[in-house]
Amino acid sequence: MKIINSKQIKEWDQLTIKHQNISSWDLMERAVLKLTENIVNDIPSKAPIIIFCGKGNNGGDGLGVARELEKLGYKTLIYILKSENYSEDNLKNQQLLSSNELHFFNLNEELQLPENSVIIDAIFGIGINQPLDDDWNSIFNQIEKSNPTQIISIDLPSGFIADLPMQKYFPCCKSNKTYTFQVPKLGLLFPENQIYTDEFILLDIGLEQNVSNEFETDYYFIQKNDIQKFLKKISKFSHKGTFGHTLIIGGSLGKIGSIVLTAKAALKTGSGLVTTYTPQCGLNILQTNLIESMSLVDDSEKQIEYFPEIKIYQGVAVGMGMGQHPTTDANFINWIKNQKQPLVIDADALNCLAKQKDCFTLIPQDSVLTPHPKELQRLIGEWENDFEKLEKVKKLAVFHQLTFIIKGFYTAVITSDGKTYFNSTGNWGMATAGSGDTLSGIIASLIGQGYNSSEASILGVYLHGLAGDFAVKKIHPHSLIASNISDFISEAYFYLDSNF
Ligand SMILES: NC(=O)C1=CN([C@@H]2O[C@H](COP(=O)(O)OP(=O)(O)OC[C@H]3O[C@@H](n4cnc5c(N)ncnc54)[C@H](OP(=O)(O)O)[C@@H]3O)[C@@H](O)[C@H]2O)[C@H](O)CC1
Ligand SMILES: [K+]
Repeated sequence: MKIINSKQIKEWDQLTIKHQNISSWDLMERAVLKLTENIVNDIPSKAPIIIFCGKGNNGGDGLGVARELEKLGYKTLIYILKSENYSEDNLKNQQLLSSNELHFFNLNEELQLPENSVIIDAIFGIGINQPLDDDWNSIFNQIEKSNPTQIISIDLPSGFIADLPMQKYFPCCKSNKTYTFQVPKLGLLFPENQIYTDEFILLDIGLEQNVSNEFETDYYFIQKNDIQKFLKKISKFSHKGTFGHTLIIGGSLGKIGSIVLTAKAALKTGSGLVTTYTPQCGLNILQTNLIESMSLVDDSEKQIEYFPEIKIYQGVAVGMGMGQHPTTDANFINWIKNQKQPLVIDADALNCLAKQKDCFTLIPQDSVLTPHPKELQRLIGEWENDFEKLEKVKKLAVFHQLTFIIKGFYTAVITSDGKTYFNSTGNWGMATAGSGDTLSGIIASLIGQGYNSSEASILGVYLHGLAGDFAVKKIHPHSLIASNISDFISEAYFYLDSNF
């Protein structure tokens, strides 16, 4: 699914109206019905409901929801911004409510807000492209101080600018949940913006799919149907050679577990063969814990000192648990600069590269880098905000023909053609030791199975998150450990095979 900007969404609105031969009112009514259908499930039956409405169409949505909730027997208190220029559909919605239900407010007003209410925030949506005036803080503070049980935003938390970096001092209504229409808004996917809404839920309001080609973008939100489009069909004549031979290089004394996790993930993802390359201390652990894998060992007991020949392997991951012994570091650099085939580069291999000047020139083209935030910072330096971080990484990805995976709640895959794919699967339980090792194993396995680096990264990140989502149906997120993720990769594949 494409992620487009606010201006493009407005154009999409207009094209939908034209192509589907409907009015803007009809479109708003669709939005209102979808919102109401969802919001009723959020509201405890007796909770007071306060709906804050602005003067544009976001306010129109809020007024429409108020009308629908009243039809269902809910009592609502409606506050609407006093204005001279309401949008047409906003006014029409006002007229459908009896005038004594509407409380018009000014920004400097003290409002009478009941405590413990559910607040629906429909003041601003995608219609703002610059920060709200500071005067708005008074209204947002009053909302917060009224101790609401929850705040539900329509389309965006009011004051949130979807396509530009938010600054902490911009006035904004912070909400628990945002129902956003049709497509995620870019800013909602950035970790630094999590303070504005705990979660967003997509509502499909039937914007015309046939015109979506018109909108150019470098950003995508990856869901099941996107993945299904490029999943390889398996031939009945397949044999273990078809599914590739994956090599996992890493481990050091006390950190062999990371290689067990990576290798297990590669096997569970479908590699025909998996071989590990560790220091000698890894041999017994691997042969005992993962009998399906084969082990090669370095001459050294505690850390890798010589790096292997990799030509016979179709997928290679390097760096997990590798440590940063000076000999390992030096030999890794000598080794990597002579490699030609794509690698999945993780953990200490990234830390080692970060110590080199112009480190990206040492990495074979089409490699995949999987840094967590600290590793990324070591590689690319500081960034002002998540927009800048993405831009920096994008430039490096294109210039050096690499794929970067920026891990986070919505993990982003930045490919060598400058596109960014945000992942939609995963949960907080997956923020656990070894989760990243598992991801590297999945991606190396997929490269081994013949996916290119971008496909393997997008699919790998999605599968990893999906396996985690299946895992937390059986295991509490607190108790989820990395090896559980691999145990549920099979469920993730079953889900992708299915058509529901
Ligand atoms: N396709 C869809 O997604 C649909 C969306 N719908 C809803 O409509 C809103 C967008 O409505 P719009 O009227 O364009 O915009 P807003 O309601 O968000 O806000 C517009 C008003 O805000 C004023 N404004 C703009 N910038 C500022 C600012 N910095 N400070 C204060 N006020 C600002 C603006 O006033 P002007 O006088 O400046 O014009 C507008 O009055 C979308 O988010 C959805 O909720 C449809 O319901 C269905 C289809
Ligand atoms: K809103």
